[in-house]
Amino acid sequence: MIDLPADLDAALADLARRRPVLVASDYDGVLAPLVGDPSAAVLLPGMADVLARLARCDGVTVALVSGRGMADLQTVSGLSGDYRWVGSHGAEFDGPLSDELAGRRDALADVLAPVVEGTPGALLEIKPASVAVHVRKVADRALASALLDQARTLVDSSLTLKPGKEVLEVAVTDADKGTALRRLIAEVAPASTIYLGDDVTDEDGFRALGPSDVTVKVGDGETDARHRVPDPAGALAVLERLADLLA
Ligand SMILES: O=P(O)(O)OC[C@H]1O[C@H](O[C@H]2O[C@H](CO)[C@@H](O)[C@H](O)[C@H]2O)[C@H](O)[C@@H](O)[C@@H]1O
Repeated sequence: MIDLPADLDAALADLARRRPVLVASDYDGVLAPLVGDPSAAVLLPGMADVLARLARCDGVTVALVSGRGMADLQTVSGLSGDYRWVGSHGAEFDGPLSDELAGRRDALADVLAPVVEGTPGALLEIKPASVAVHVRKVADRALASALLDQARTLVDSSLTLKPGKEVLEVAVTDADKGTALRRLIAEVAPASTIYLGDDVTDEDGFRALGPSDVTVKVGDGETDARHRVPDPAGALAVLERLADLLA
């Protein structure tokens, strides 16, 4: 059992006293450890159980807020049940995106595919509202960096660039996790909210929350979150503590 910092433990206890509670979390790097193959990023053992426990608590809504497409998120996580699903950094809130956006995304993929194919180990991920250039498995780090630079110069400046961990995503919408969380909060009307995230795109989510909410950065890096745990095992400890407090 991981001991949480005292200030984080106190913040969780305070949060649990104020229902309704919105428990929102990013997926990759928080609920699922980062791996080389995006389609192999499965939940940390224990995560499915704790998310189900939280979702069963009175006055608790659990939301999964991911950069992944919603259908991909549901498949890779293996989760089903009473969760709110937000995919594509918030662009997929109520269901699939329009065909017009898919056409723009396909045109973008056509531009990026040749340079990605020319870089050994690189991967082009086609998502509902974006295309992601992955370089985690590019052994030559100079080549990885050059590919990301080249991708930036190739794409239309009206598109939204979302740099992340060993990835550059180019999106055909300007959705972000901050807007997505504000929309969730407007719908769920929680008295308190917690958000856990690990990457640059989660900073919009942290900044969207108020001073009495709880924000938890998972891993290293600059952050506007008020609390930090080192890894997904730390995120699991946070969620388990919260589930105990809310049960
Ligand atoms: O918002 P998230 O749920 O954290 O999704 C962000 C991106 O996650 C995935 O990429 C990241 O995880 C991969 C699997 O561990 C890893 O190989 C990659 O380097 C990471 O950047 C996913 O593939 C992207 O579509 C998401 O946008």
